[in-house]
Amino acid sequence: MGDTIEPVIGLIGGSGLYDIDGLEEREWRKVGSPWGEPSDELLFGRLGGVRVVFLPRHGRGHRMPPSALNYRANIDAMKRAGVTEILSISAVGSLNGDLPPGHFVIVDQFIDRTFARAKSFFETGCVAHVSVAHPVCPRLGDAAEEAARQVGLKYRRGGTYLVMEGPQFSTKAESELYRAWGCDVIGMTNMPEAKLAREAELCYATIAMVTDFDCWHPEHDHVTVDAVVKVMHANADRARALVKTVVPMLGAPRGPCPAGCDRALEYALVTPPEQRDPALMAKLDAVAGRVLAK
Ligand SMILES: CSC[C@H]1O[C@H](OP(=O)(O)O)[C@H](O)[C@@H]1O
Ligand SMILES: Nc1ncnc2[nH]cnc12
Repeated sequence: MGDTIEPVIGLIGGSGLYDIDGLEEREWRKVGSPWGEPSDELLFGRLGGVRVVFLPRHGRGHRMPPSALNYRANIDAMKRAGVTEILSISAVGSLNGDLPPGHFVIVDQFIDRTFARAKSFFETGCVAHVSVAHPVCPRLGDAAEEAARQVGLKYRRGGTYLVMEGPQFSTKAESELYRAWGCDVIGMTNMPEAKLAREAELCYATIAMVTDFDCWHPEHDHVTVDAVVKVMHANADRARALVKTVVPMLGAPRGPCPAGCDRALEYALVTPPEQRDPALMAKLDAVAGRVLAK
């Protein structure tokens, strides 16, 4: 069938998630990228027969802080590895009294307050502007929601994730500002990851696990790494169950993404072919090969 693809599920594991249990045919493999070094080797395998590629975002051993991650290399390596959709699993602080630690949030919006990261694959030599009005793929969100329901998690569908630069946690004034903006959760990593996944025409969604109340809550201590890690460990089994449940749901052969994530670059390129920089074109072979070949 012309447009039918066999999905390969990319999993990006955040704080506390550095491996995937129960993976069949598992193998860590280095995947090179013209954008530099990904956070680690990629773990290839199958879950319930479905092909999975896992990347620990901070590297095994949590070696790299959010600002030092090479988000472009991570997404490019995933695309080169054949990944068709990415589920990010991330630890977040809560900015919303209705979302206490232990809850999961299937995020649908982001506010990007990061400022010290390369945010696009497109540079001088090839300009492109994709839409990130809806940065999360609803099809992946539906699957994450159904899996959360089946596993019996306390979860909320929808929520805005404020992405801060870090690595320090927020001041109280910042935390209150983000609450006034209507943000629900806060973390340091999902941007530019989500924007780059869109540029690479990969469906993307985030399952955020609330680990703390940041620093705004009058009845809770300010966030510490110790508190985050404790909640992560307490919830590890639930996070694992969620992954094991959601992957098989996404594994069936499918047609094009109804939301158009896999065609994001269709009308995004501004620079005409004769003005494009050949060196940059070579680096874009994986993420933009589909449109550059036209
Ligand atoms: C260890 S607490 C702060 C750390 O945790 C989150 O990481 P991730 O999104 O990869 O789960 C947060 O963004 C910070 O990087
Ligand atoms: N309160 C918080 N702020 C930023 N990133 C986090 N990750 C987990 N909790 C966090």
